Amino acid sequence: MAPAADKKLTGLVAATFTPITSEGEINLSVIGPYIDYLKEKQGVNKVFVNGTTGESMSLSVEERKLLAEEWCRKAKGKMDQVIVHVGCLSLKDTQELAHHAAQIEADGIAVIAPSFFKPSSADVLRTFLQEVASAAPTLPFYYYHVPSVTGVNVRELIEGIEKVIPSFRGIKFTESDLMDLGQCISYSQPHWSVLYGVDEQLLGALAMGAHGAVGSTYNYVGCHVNKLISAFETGDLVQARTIQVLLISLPLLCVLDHLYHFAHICTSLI
Ligand SMILES: CC(=O)N[C@@H]([C@@H](O)[C@H](O)[C@H](O)CO)[C@@H](O)CC(=O)C(=O)O
Repeated sequence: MAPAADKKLTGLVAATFTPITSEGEINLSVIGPYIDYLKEKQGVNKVFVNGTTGESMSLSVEERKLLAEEWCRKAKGKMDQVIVHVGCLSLKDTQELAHHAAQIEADGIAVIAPSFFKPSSADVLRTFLQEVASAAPTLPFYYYHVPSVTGVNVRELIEGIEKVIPSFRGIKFTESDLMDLGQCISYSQPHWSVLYGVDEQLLGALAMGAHGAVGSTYNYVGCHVNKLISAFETGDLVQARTIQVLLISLPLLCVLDHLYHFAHICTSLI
């Protein structure tokens, strides 16, 4: 069965943080204002929920469901796409989250490879991903490639992958090897998206043909990175490079400024 909501994923996607109260509980009340902030202040209208930035591996399945539900509910009519990362160490938990993402009408799911007992080969990983995708066959499926943690060759993995995962729609590529990225892009099909995940080298990835980017910094410097992308698209490489270099050298300042902003939203809502 082909994915129902088949809209190519491009541009900037913010990998969202998970708001937590001082008591250690997830703070769902912040998500509505968080969405408004991303849209209005950062010009970002796509999110990647429960990923690395969202510290999903440290959350329970129930907490992840509640977060995904709230993001999907509050994003309706405001965000273009909500992608829910469902990867866990357990296949059954991953399938449960994938099925849940379909029930709450997420726009897609992403799955990282298990990282403690790592898959021994691309074939083993492909089978794992296939079993996850079969729990949500109508949702666009993205493989979350982070080889430093999971250790599988992505080029080998995606060879013929649509034969076993018809809903396969691309890769979130978190790795600084631009040669590997270029090979994935040149193999990728026109309806796939290859989204880059090392924010500090986005310009290099765009030059290699990346269709967009998923990252933590787009929560607080998305407006600047949108300018970088526009400059790249209009061929103004000097401007694109200036912004990229600035973003590499100034992250701490931005983080501090915006953490203050998030803290302010959180405290005003508790
Ligand atoms: C390892 C890691 O967390 N990488 C980030 C980057 O956005 C990263 O925070 C950024 O490049 C700053 O170093 C993203 O690729 C992760 C991500 O998109 C996610 O939260 O799933």
